[in-house]
Amino acid sequence: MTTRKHNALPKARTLIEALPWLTRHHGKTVVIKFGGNAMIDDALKRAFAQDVVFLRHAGLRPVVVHGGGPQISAQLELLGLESEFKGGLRVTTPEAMNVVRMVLAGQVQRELVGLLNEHGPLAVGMTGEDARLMSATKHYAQVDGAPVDIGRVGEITAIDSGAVQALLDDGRIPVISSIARSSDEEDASGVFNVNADTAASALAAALGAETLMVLTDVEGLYEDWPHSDEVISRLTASQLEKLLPDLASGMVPKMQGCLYAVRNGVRNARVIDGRVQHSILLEIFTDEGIGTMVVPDPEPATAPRGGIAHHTTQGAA
Ligand SMILES: Nc1ncnc2c1ncn2[C@@H]1O[C@H](COP(=O)(O)OP(=O)(O)O)[C@@H](O)[C@H]1O
Ligand SMILES: CC(=O)N[C@@H](CCC(=O)OP(=O)(O)O)C(=O)O
Repeated sequence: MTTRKHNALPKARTLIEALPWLTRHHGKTVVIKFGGNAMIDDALKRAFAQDVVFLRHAGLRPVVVHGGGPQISAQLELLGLESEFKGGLRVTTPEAMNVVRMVLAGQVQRELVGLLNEHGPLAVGMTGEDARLMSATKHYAQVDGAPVDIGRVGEITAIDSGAVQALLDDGRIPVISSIARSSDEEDASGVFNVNADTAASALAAALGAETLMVLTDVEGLYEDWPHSDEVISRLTASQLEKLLPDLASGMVPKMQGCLYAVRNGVRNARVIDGRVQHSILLEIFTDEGIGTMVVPDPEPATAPRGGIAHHTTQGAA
C-alpha cells in the first residue's frame, strides 16, 4: 500500500491567482527583450525559455528580441578590437558590423532558439533583414547636443511585421536579432546595427502588442541611480519624459523605447530583473508584479492624482 500526504493548497492558490491574468492576456502579443546582461548563466537562460514557452501554451503570442552587447564586446576583444560607446550606442566600424552580425545572429540567437526548441518545434530565428522586417538609415549619436558619426548604427525607418505575424498565427515563437537592412538606395546591400531595446520597442508598436517587457540586470528603473535603492514601480509616459534627460548609459535606449512603445499603442512597457529566475511569469501572472511599469498618459477625465509610485528594494549601489 502507498500513502500520500496532500499539501496541494498553496500550489492550487498560485494557479488560481493566475486565472484573472490568464483571462486578461489570452491572445495578446507580448514582445520580450532579453538583454545580453541578463543572460548571466545557463540556468537563467533555461528558465527564460521555459517562461516564454509557458506564455505560448497559456495562449499568449510571445515574440523574443534579444540583445548581446557583452557577448559582442567579448568577441571584439578576442579579435583585438576595442568597444567604444557614444550616447549608449556602439561605435560600429564596417569590421565591427561583421562581428555584431555574427555574434547576434550566429551565436546568441541560435542558442536561444535551441533552448526554446527543447520544448517542441516552436522557435524560429530571424534577423531584421529577413522578409524586410526592419529597414534603417544611418543614425548619428547626439553628444553634447551635436550629431556624431558612429558608423554603421541604424535608425529604423520601417517595419514590415508580416512574417512575424504569420509565424505567430502558426503558433511559432519568433526570435529576432536587431540587425536591419539599409533603406538607402545608394547603400542597397548595406546592413545596420540597431540597439536591441530600440528594435524591440519599434516591433512592439508595429505589432500592436499589449506589452513590451525588457529583461535586464537591474531591478527596474532606479529613481536616483546609482545612489538610491528606490525602484520606480509605475510611471506615466509624461512622467518618464521628464526623467529621460537625467538617465545614463544602457537605461537611455531602454526607457526611450518604453516611451515610444506606450505612445504608439502598446498598453504597457515594463523593465524587469532578468537575474530573477522566472521573472516573466511573476510579472505577468501574479498580483505583485516586479520592476518598473510605464503606462500611457491617462485620458484627462480619468487622470489620477498623485505622483510616481515607488517600491524600495535591496541591492542598488
Ligand atoms: N536609473 C537607472 N536605473 C537602473 N539602471 C540604470 C539607470 N541608469 C543607468 N543604469 C544602467 O543601465 C544598465 C542596463 O542597461 P544595459 O547595460 O544596456 O543592459 P542590457 O544588456 O540588459 O540591455 C544597468 O545595469 C545600470 O548600470
Ligand atoms: C547600436 C548598438 O549599440 N547595438 C547593440 C546591439 C546589441 C544590444 O543592444 O544588446 P544589449 O541589449 O545586450 O545591450 C550593440 O552593438 O551592443
